[in-house]
Amino acid sequence: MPERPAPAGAPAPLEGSVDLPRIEAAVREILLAVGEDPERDGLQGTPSRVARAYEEAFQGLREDPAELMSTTFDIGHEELVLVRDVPFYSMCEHHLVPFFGHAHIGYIPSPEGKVTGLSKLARLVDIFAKRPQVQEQLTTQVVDALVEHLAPGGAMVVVEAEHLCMSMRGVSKPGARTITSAVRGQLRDAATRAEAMSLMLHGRPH
Ligand SMILES: Nc1nc2c(ncn2[C@@H]2O[C@H](COP(=O)(O)OP(=O)(O)OP(=O)(O)O)[C@@H](O)[C@H]2O)c(=O)[nH]1
Ligand SMILES: [Zn+2]
Repeated sequence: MPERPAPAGAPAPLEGSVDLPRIEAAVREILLAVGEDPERDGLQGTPSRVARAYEEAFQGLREDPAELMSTTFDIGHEELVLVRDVPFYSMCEHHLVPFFGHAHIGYIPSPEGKVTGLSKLARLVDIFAKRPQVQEQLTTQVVDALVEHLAPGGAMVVVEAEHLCMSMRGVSKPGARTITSAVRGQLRDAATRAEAMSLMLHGRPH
């Protein structure tokens, strides 16, 4: 069987801050291009508001998962740890409109590995969500960061999301949800994976 290629991994965190004046100038251009008047009352503050909103939406580009995952505990737990229903908002890199939903993150600590705080698992989702993204890559970046920083026996991430680029434009299918999963190590075993998946999705509203 051919070897799976090594995951490309997430790019290193960017240095420096977002160029707010550059975003403001670009937003002004967009307003002009659609035929609006950027000087009219309601729009005067819009370029700077959009610049600050983008700064927030893409703050994950400047955050370091290694630093986040450096808080670890010495707990002798080698069974599944699962945080489910973590809400997230991301930006589709094809259209720069939001996609949003929930992530479920599970891992099995190993004797050689580490256990981190539960909130760090949720923060890890945000670091990768707050970037120009596609859902599949968000899913694999989170699971690969777990593997890299916690050296678990296994790890699994499931992401369920609605993409506004499919709801409010284009194919116009509001309510369609995309589910992606990525599994590593012991959680690839069919029974363990099925148990984790049923815990992740059990009782979820439709
Ligand atoms: N695989 C994947 N596709 C995505 C994601 N977000 C958006 N897309 C899709 O990216 C595709 C881009 O297709 P294009 O044909 O280049 O763009 P478009 O003309 O705007 O396409 P339509 O959305 O079909 O109108 C669309 O099919 C989107 O639904 C994602 O997270 N993962
Ligand atoms: Zn899109």
